[in-house]
Amino acid sequence: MHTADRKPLPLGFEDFLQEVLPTAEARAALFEALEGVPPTSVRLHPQKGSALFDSLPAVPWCTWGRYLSARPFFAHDPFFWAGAYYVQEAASMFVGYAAERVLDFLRRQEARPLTLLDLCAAPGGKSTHLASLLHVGDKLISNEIMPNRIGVLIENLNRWGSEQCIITHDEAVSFGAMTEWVDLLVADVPCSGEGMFRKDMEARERWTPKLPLQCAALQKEIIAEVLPALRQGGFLIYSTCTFNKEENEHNLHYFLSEMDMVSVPLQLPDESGITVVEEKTRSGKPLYAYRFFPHQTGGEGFFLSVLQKRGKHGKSYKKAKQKLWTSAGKQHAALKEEYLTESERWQLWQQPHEKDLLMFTPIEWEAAELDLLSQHLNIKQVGVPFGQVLKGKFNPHPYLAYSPVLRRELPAIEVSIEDALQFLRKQPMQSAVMPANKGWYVIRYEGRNLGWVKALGNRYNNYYPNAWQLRS
Ligand SMILES: C[S@@+](CC[C@H](N)C(=O)[O-])C[C@H]1O[C@@H](n2cnc3c(N)ncnc32)[C@H](O)[C@@H]1O
Repeated sequence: MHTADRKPLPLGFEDFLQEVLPTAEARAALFEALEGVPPTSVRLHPQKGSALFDSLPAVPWCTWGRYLSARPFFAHDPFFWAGAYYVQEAASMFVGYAAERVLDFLRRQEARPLTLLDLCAAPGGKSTHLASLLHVGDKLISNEIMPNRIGVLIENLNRWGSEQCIITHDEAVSFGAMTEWVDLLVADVPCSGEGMFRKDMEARERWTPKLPLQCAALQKEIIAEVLPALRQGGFLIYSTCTFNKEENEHNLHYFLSEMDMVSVPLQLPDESGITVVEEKTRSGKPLYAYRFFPHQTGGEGFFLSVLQKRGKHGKSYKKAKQKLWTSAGKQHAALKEEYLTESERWQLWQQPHEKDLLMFTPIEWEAAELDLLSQHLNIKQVGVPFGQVLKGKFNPHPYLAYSPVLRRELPAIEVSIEDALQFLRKQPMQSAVMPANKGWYVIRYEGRNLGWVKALGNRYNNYYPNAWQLRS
């Protein structure tokens, strides 16, 4: 960023900061860091990202996190478009660190698939991370309320290839209307964004001294509305990317005293530079939280705390009024076998309002549960779109190409970087040799799938999604 494009820190910000950084030296160190260059970091896909950025330093709290030495032009890297990594600010990867520990704990308590809800999910940083932590049969509900942000969430989750994900577009209250069904709730709530002041000048311009209080009120409302959805004994990971106490400690005090919750400490990685917050509520309950300052940790400003729900909301479970979800497994067993590895782990479904579109999910998922979720929630996608059988012929869905469980043995064309970018631009590929045999081929760059083409003999059709077309 040019110096001329930088904006001054907003007036009144330092007053809020005094509560969390009481000494002038500490605040000066933070202000200096906020005028510096933000580190660039990526998080690798566990399968598709293997062997990428191997020699680069790891993010201390994320096995898959890497710091890059400079910010590349990601748009010209086919691995980026293949979902081999996600460009994510390093401190945010701490959500995955906390989630991994909570999930381990829950799995030791009960051997059953778990349900995760990422309530404020767009553009998908935390959801793609959570998707990498799922075990057999687990379910991640990834939700975004804003109409202008739901599209990017759908795109990012599909590039990542998340077979165990349900994407919804709803308000917190719709989730809370069904009680006691979520094991881990991640609320990466909308906030005043002070932690982004180094890299996002708009965050500096948006901030006013009233904003932290307004955000704190909204955050309380969101948590109160969604909390009935969390099971008794389930966990809430609450996070913000802001420093002030209003949206962080003060809200936690409120949750601990007004909602039947307890705070849970985390063991930290060595020499991480993370600031530990330890306080007591008025009634003597301990409160633990973790704050990331850009002058002390490799990342932007961030705050996180883990709470466990002790209380119980009455069960609201009822059978769904309508049967919407129908398994399509039997009639399409051969297709499933042809396209998916470990095909016995997956089941095909007919999309309720588009019967010829097939989706696939883990085999453990039940129609009755999908029916109930469909009744209460505005569902955008369940599992991975698989494809359509039209006039007896199967057309794979464009998103299927990104699934790590798509069979590697399917016909594929390995392309050069130039052709990979041409494919992503939906422009003619220069040197790729189209096979003589007609049919569907995966376009692959250095082993990573980019999408489908249909070879027609002397030409081919490019099935890369129009909406994703690379414009640069
Ligand atoms: C900090 S961002 C989430 C970032 C995301 N978790 C990620 O890692 O990519 C907060 C999100 O909350 C959404 N949001 C705004 N108002 C909300 C509300 N009232 N209830 C739920 N979510 C809301 C915003 O649209 C935004 O996508």
